[in-house]
Amino acid sequence: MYLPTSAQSLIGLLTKSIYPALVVFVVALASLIVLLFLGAEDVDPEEPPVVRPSIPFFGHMIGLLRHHNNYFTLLRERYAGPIYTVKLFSSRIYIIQSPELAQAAFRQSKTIDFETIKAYASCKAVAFGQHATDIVNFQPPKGEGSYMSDLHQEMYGSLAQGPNLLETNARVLNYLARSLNAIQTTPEEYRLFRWLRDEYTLASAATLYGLPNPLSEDPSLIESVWDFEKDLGVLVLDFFPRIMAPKGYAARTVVTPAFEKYYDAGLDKNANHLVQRRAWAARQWGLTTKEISQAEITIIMAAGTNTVPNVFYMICHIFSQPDLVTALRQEISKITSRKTRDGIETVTLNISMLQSHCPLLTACFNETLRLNKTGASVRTILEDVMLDDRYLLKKGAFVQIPTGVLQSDLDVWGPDAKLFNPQRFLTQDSLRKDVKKAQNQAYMPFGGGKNLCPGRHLAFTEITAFVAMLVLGFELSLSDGAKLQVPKGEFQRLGVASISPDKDLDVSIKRREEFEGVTWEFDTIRE
Ligand code: HEM
Repeated sequence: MYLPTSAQSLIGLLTKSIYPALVVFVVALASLIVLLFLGAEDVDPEEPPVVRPSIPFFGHMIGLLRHHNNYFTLLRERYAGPIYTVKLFSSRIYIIQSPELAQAAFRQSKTIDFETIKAYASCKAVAFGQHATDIVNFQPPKGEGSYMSDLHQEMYGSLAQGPNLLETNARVLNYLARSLNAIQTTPEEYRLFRWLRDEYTLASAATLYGLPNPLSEDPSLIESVWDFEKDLGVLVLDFFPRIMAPKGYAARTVVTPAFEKYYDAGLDKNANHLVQRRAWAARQWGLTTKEISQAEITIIMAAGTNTVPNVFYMICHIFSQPDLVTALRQEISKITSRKTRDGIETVTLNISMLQSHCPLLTACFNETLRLNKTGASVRTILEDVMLDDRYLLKKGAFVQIPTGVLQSDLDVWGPDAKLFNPQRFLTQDSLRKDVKKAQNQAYMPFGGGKNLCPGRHLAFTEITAFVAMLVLGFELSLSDGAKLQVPKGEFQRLGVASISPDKDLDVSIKRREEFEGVTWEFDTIRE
């Protein structure tokens, strides 16, 4: 471009005089950006060390958006220390990689808190309006109750070991036994994950809400519950949910009115203790029927979307190893009895003996959950706190305990950490004391501390009892006759708990000949 000489000299003059100032300005701006985005300047020396992203400024954000939960596994490869800090713009997240520190964080639940996130996420997930949001977020004066504390108490009480849980176990297992009794000696084809998903979701709905319930009346709502779980993370962000999470959004809009109809018809009189007490707590604090109905999708989701992937993988791992099937059949046959009653031959599986008499089956359950690695426990820091008297965690920061990282850590589980080896849970007593302790602390499929999953006993029973019956009484193989290979897990999005397979399996299931014509049942309620 041509410029007159006077203009050129003016630019030259300005450049010369401006240049030093410009350099200072650029450096200052760059530093400001570094400080703003990395915020390294405000990291106290007592806080966990900062792990910087490989791409400056935005690297962690890009990593999280790209890899979701797997990003923590990638960071573990770069930094092996017990805990580190990730700076995301002005926020900080402490990532815990040491089993000991993870348990310490669970113990310090008063300051390393789940309730704040839970309340926020619950309101956003189900699109509560202001009225319900105020009730959920109500912070009582010290010593007084709140909706959330009553809800916590009722849910944990209903699912704790005792008569209410026995009743719930009995209900769910009766429904699941029906699914297995429907299978005949001639082979039938199933899409395994889809079959388990439908049977378990319907069984959970019938157990929780009685019959009829919205899902038994309209089984298309099964798909809605699973769509909701897949979109949960985006729904919680509440950023144009109709566009960003169309399936999850649509799921809410069909499931809520179905539950409103259920409550309006008084059908909740058939519900189990858990659902009745949840509704009781909600009404005590002024939630309306519509608001109670809005929240029900989260309970059906919690009951099914963790259980189904784990039962699927447990079945795949077992049936891909014929020797394991043989060993399990020997073990399980010891807790079954065969009788003829009123001309009907019945095989009964005694569920109260599952844990005590079936160590190999229990080990398969534990190993499945170890490998399936639920997402991560997330907490917020309410006050500056020293974690385990060692690391300063600052108020307002987040803590992530990435279950997958801890449950597959080679240092904790040994060189075969990525393989399915149920024996590891049977031989733990022969390990060095510190190794055994580290494994116990690193194993956290149900989270921990005050928020340890209340459904864990129910999950154990409904998964192991069903698998026990399937293994003992049935043959399962791939429809095309190929050897059963355990499918890879799908990409694990942030917010999704247990991992589903990346593709379904077409299997053929038939009764073993010696069980032709028998009726299967579980020996359930026992006090
Ligand atoms: C294999 C099956 C299951 C797995 C792996 C699992 C895992 C988990 C995990 C990791 C948490 C979060 C704990 C934390 O952040 O520390 C949780 C919470 C929860 N789970 Fe489960 N869960 C399973 C089955 C169930 C079942 C059958 C129910 C029954 C309704 C259930 C109900 C809940 C509820 C209500 C919470 C929230 C607890 C709270 O309010 O703090 N879960 N679960």
